[in-house]
Amino acid sequence: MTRRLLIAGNWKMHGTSGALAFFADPGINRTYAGIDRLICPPATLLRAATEAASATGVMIGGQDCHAQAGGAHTGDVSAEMLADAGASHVIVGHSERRADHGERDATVKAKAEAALRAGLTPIVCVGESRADREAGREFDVVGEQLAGSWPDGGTGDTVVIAYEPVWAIGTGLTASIGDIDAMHAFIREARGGDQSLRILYGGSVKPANSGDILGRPEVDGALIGGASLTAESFAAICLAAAD
Ligand SMILES: O=C[C@H](O)COP(=O)(O)O
Repeated sequence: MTRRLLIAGNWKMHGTSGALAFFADPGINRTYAGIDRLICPPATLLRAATEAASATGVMIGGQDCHAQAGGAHTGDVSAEMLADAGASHVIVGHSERRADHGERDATVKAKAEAALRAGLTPIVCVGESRADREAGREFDVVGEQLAGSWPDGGTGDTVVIAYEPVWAIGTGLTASIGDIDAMHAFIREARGGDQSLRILYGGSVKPANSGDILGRPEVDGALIGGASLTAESFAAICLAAAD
């Protein structure tokens, strides 16, 4: 099996229509050997981003979805709606949603199952807090999140895991290479050693550190926040990771 890395950008709550200039940049309009690319813009930009990205090879994803296909859920977006707008993936269980919206593992699991039903690939986020790590509970916490959030019927070919230590998100701090190796190996083992499962690392990935992180055999890509907002830094990360 040839391993292809997934370099995914999560724009979070950043970007209005001017942000679509990202897809006209020369660094985005080229291929990178061994790399699949994904951008998850705000929901307001999804369809326009799908169109703007159509000639670039960059896939488009959502940042969250509701567990149900439709209904009286003001402000929410279903996985079917994301798929209809051109999305191929959706992030579920990001720590910012777990923190800001009180999402628990059962909800994340239901969202991931909704994504699968809609034909989307869920990117299921797991990761420990600083307090968890300082208490030596990181494997317990991530193991519990993984078991509780994994969708029924999901396989290594249809689900992506993103390991994002909460204390590394947007802080400029990254987990050490040894800690990343250990947690990714732990996650893979928990999934029965499935080599088809992509396990992304997220948390202050930048052009300067991406070569080291993405060169690790257990790291199958990255989920990138701040450094995905400009075409230059996103392209630099893709270049650092390319074969
Ligand atoms: O979804 C992306 C992660 O939260 C990482 O964000 P960051 O690269 O800004 O630390």
